[in-house]
Amino acid sequence: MSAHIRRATKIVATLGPASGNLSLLEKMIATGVNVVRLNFSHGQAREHQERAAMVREASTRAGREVAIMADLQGPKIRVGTFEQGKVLLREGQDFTLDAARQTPGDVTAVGLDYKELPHDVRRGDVLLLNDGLIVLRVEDIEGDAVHTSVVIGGELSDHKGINRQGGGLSAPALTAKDMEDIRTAMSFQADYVAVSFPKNATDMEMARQLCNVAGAQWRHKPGMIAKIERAEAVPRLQEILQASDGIMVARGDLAVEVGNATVPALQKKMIRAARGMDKVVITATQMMESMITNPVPTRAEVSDVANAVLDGTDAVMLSAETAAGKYPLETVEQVARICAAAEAAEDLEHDADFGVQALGRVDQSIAMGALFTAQHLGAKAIVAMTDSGSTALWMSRKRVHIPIYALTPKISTQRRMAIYRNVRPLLMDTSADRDTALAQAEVQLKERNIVRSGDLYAITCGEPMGQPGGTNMLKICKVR
Ligand SMILES: Nc1ncnc2c1ncn2[C@@H]1O[C@H](COP(=O)(O)OP(=O)(O)OP(=O)(O)O)[C@@H](O)[C@H]1O
Ligand SMILES: CC(=O)C(=O)O
Ligand SMILES: [K+]
Ligand SMILES: [Mg+2]
Repeated sequence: MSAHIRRATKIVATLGPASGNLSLLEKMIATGVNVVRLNFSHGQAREHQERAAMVREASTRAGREVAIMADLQGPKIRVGTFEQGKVLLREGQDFTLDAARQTPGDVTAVGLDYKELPHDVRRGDVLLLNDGLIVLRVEDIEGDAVHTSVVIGGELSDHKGINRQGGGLSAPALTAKDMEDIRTAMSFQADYVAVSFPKNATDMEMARQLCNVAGAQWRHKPGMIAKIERAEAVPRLQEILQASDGIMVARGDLAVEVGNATVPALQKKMIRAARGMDKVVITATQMMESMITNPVPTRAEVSDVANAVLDGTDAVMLSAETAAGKYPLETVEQVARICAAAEAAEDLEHDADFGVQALGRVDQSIAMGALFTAQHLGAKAIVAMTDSGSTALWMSRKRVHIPIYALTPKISTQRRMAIYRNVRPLLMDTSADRDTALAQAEVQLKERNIVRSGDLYAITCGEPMGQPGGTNMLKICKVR
């Protein structure tokens, strides 16, 4: 089973109707899912709460903690409904997007859920609907009505999304629904909140503040993930990264806004930028798309997952493959295998620069020192005793073949670290005494067959023990 394949890259799986039962969820976790995504674009608050409870239960049964990521719907601009649920648009015909329309649409016109659209677009703009499958050109704007001609036709159904080629639609980043969904996500202490369509650092700061306020009664502060999926976010990547704990390369909407040919290079750039700023990065959308209906992936999909791994992503994400597909478990199994094979073939010489980097902080120097020493001595494991998880995060920003074990007394930290590449989070008892803690750590490593008698490992901790912050000690141990 792939559960026993050594794998550093993490797997995010979206839950939905196809992954709704406890026993399947338990198997998915045992097979390799590290993070579960609840997509607030679909379903009711109650369903998400029930799913979250089921995830906690399944991970206990599987004996492995997973993180829960709540993905907000965000301000995706959508058409309203149609009389018949859908219409067929033909190339060359006229079609009107009418913000004032209250009645269901037909083949000539449809309402909008975002009333400002007529002010945001100009004649000549290209609008992409249903993830780019339908293309409209703006011919004229008249009051609340945007008159277009159909460039590429097709079936358009209720609530499909609208993007503008080149980006620039100005809907605010957090909707009233998002604010409500944040409260729901905090009620089950989601470990990560993914913000859809942020355009700058302010959007992320606002989302973080709302999460922290909503989570205050549980003293819970989730990690904030910025989904990079609009054109305006690309030139502001640095400031968005600064304000976030990580980013998602959200290739679905991003491709529609910037053009699909631009996305592969952007993916590489975004992964490099995130790692360089000590942030996490998820690569998402259509990674195993054909497995929604087929039991095996295409060659191109295998390459896509492997290439994301080689680019250095922390995690690869599955959407409809696990939420609504026929083969959720098989998909996870395939992804786990592809990741492991790509990692095993990876040449990491180029990333062994951690000995020469300028570091001003003691804790960061200790983290790099552990990597450097472990690499040179051929250690079996790098072990970080960590309260907040920062030491493990810093270590995991460098690519080494030695696994990092992060021991923490906090379950929230354990879950949060589930997404860090090459980090295996473990729970340990708190101990105020350093030598006791070190001895306990070694017992745990031996019990889990991570190290055996004679093996070397590097371990870091902070003194005084039992207090957050201040990793200042590195010890090289030989297992007795
Ligand atoms: N909780 C759910 N309930 C019902 N269907 C779901 C659920 N989650 C996902 N799905 C189905 O799986 C498909 C793909 O999942 P995914 O999370 O990528 O949705 P999406 O609509 O593309 O997301 P977004 O709105 O964020 O762009 C969805 O279009 C939907 O049909
Ligand atoms: C995941 C997502 O939202 C996207 O790819 O657009
Ligand atoms: K979403
Ligand atoms: Mg999206």
